[in-house]
Amino acid sequence: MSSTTIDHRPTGVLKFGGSSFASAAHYRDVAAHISARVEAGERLVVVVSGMPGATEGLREIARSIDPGVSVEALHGVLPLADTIGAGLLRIALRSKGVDAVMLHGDRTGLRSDGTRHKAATLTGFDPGPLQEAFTRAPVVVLPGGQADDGGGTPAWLGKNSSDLSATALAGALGLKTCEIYSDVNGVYDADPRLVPEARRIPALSYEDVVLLGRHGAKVLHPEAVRTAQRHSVQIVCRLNTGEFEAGSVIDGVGDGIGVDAVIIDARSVVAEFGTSSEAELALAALESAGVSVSVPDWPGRHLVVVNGGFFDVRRCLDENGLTGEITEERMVTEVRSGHPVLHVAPTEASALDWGHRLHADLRDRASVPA
Ligand SMILES: Nc1ncnc2c1ncn2[C@@H]1O[C@H](COP(=O)(O)OP(=O)(O)O)[C@@H](O)[C@H]1O
Ligand SMILES: N[C@@H](CC(=O)OP(=O)(O)O)C(=O)O
Repeated sequence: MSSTTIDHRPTGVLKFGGSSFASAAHYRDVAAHISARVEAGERLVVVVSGMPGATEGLREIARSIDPGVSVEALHGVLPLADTIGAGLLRIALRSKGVDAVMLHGDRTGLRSDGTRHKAATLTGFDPGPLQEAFTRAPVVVLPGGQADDGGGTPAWLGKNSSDLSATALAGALGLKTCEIYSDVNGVYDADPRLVPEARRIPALSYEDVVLLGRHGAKVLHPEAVRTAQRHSVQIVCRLNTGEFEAGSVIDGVGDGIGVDAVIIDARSVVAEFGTSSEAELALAALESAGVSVSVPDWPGRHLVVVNGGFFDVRRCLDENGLTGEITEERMVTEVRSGHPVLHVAPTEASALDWGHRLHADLRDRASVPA
């Protein structure tokens, strides 16, 4: 995608994750923050996710109607959560007296290849819709995670892809930063919901954050980070409430240094195969489905792990004629100076214990002077 200058040039791209919209009060707080920025003279693109659990709620309903529902059919349903979210934020903005235009998923200017058997891939950007919208209002709200499929219908960019919409738009608009708002003000050295002792990492490289995401840290969408990297867009993580304080910053500055962190991937799916050749076939099938996969080294076992969850591994294996067994195991990844060390814990509970121990070790190492 090339950078594009448009009239009434936007001054910022702000993405609010689903955790920003847990209640009506949250919508009002976010609208107040945007209102203050507009009063200060800014013109903002606001990328919106659905309310917490909304996307997964839709998936559950679809599955209760048809347990074998196809990914293609889900493309028509899951993005609606974010579309509703954008509409609700626009209502909150209007109630604060802020003029805002809403663009639907096929009118954001983001173009995709229209793939529907897995997440669609972004292919380009048309500045027209945003350009026109900014002639009418200083704020444009749009749903994350979707792009025109080439035929005037939104295609889904996959789970957690609102981040991707935001960094892609910031890059295409030639902005230097992209603000990502969530219930944590940054990237921590472990999930702070699971490890209360986790510490925020003030500055990270794109490589660090891609690595964390690929091993199951649900913090930023890896392709969103790659897209920011391609456009040299700095990602600024901000809290989605209170003073909306800024936290971690992600850019190319720290490349090559490498973080220390622990990832407890409670949603990981560990599949075991009878032979190494079957495991290799599974790896290829899962990779072509577009999910993050890792291969732990365990002598005598043939394991393939899908990180991050939200993917029907059994179905993918069945469709490819593979008979692997899905185990109860979970993945814990220790990242040391940017290098992942993979551990497979017997259960989710033991993964949590193991993750806490690894994080305590990490803290001990950090407190010992070099
Ligand atoms: N290393 C990490 N640093 C920060 N947050 C993390 C990390 N790993 C996992 N998370 C989780 O990511 C959550 C934010 O992502 P998410 O729930 O998708 O929020 P949003 O809906 O705002 O996008 C945090 O609440 C936290 O539990
Ligand atoms: N509908 C998307 C939106 C998204 O990216 O969510 P969040 O920004 O809350 O992670 C999803 O749940 O996949």
